[in-house]
Amino acid sequence: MRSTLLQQPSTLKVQSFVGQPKGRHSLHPQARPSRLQVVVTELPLPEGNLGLPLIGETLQLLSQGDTFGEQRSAKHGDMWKTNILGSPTVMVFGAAECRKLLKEEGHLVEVLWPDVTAELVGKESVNLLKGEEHLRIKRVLGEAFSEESVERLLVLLRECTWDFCDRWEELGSFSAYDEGKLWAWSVFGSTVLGLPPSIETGERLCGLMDTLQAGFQTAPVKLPLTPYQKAVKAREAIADLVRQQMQAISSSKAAPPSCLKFMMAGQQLTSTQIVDNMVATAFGNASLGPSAAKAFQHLAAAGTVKKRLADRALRFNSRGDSPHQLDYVIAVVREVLRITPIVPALFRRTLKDFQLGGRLIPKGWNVYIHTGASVQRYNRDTFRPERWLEQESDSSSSSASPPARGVLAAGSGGEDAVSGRRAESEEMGADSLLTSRQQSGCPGHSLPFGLGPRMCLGRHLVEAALALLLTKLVTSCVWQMANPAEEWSVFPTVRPKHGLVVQSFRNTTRARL
Ligand code: HEM
Repeated sequence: MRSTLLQQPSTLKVQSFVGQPKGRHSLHPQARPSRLQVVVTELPLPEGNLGLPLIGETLQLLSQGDTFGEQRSAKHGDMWKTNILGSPTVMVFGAAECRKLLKEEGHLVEVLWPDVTAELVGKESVNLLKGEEHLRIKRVLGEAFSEESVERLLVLLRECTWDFCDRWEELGSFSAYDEGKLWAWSVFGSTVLGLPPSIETGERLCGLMDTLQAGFQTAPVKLPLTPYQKAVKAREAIADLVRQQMQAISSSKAAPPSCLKFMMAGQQLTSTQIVDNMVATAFGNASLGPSAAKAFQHLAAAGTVKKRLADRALRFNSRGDSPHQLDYVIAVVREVLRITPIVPALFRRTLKDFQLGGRLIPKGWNVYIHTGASVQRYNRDTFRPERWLEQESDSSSSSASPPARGVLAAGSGGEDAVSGRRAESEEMGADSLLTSRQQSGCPGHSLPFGLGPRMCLGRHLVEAALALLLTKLVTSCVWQMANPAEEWSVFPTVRPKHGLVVQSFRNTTRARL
């Protein structure tokens, strides 16, 4: 199979039929086609190189790291082919092409996960499900993670964030990357699993998830003390924690609100489905911590953004302005998610031969859909939240949805939850957060949560958590960053090169209102 794919010629012939035979007995002579019209189109494969037989360009990828994609994009543009990690692969960067592929999940492409996913996440996790069953389970999960559900978790979210600001003051100096991760796991423990908010919970989940994720980067050898065996054990420990929480929720009506509790209330999932999908959400949550680190970095680097954000948030608190005043908070959240996306590419396998951007994409190839700024733009991008407001005003006369604000409004300094609802026409698989005009028009197009049937389940939780963190950091904390211009690596994972050190952190408002 692999060698057949490697032998693909540089162009393939695709037959498309123009016009159909109308049948023998047509009375009108002109309506009777004398022959089947067959147009044979020769489409070229994307530019690029499949490299050596079998290993392709894998060695170059490993040795060149971040510059592997950079060089090829400079040479071949927004779409090119390569052969890495045992498969011929097409790298796609263009906005329209990325969107098309994500929307055509199940038709042109399908999600691609390594075999170990069944053991490390769960056979019944939404990641592995396909077609109708995927949509059914995703809908059920979607209710537990909806914007309304997240609004019920705001008090917990705020509690976690305030605890961490106290902790950061005690530490004084810390790595925003490491602490962002702990904060994200503490948020996950309390809002998703219903555990008491605590830094210890964050530390425990963070350790388990680091061990579990390492299982994806190692040979699946289940011998004592191998990284894979440790990953399997970490997965079991998380599953046990979920089961304990399920037990606690079923035996106490007073259990605090959590996504797990909302999910159980629906009574539509078996215990295995719940456990597997809680592990799946833990995998998703791994992107929240690094996003928090980006929030620190870009606030530190862009003093005007920090000031404007603080001004908006404080004005809202003191005067009770309309939630529209918070558009700037939303714009900053979107910009944090846009820049240096933590999930830089989504992986798919093609289900058939098809045409994309005038090129033939053959069946059975892997496709990396680069949903964020393309790799060569990392570290050279500009953090400018205003771009979202320009998009807003550009589209204000159109039927574009108003910005997300219900959950975010409540994040302004953590005061009253404002129950403004986002008038989103969001269905499973439809665009959320941004109107299509915003998405296509945003310079350096941004799909931080993906698109289509596989779109991120945790997006409302992420928006709310980041909005709370951002507003707390600018309204009642004083701090600076050792090197706000620190660069991020992209390969093998997206992370800051030196951990993003925050210095002299002070929490000036310790009162909890
Ligand atoms: C900043 C944080 C996050 C980012 C950037 C992010 C990004 C994404 C993206 C791009 C996808 C689409 C994957 C694909 O199409 O193959 C996705 C899927 C998913 N995310 Fe997130 N995510 C984040 C946080 C979360 C959180 C907090 C949760 C849950 C609590 C979560 C749960 C999921 C799940 C379960 C899926 C799989 C959906 C499916 O296959 O249908 N994510 N996420």
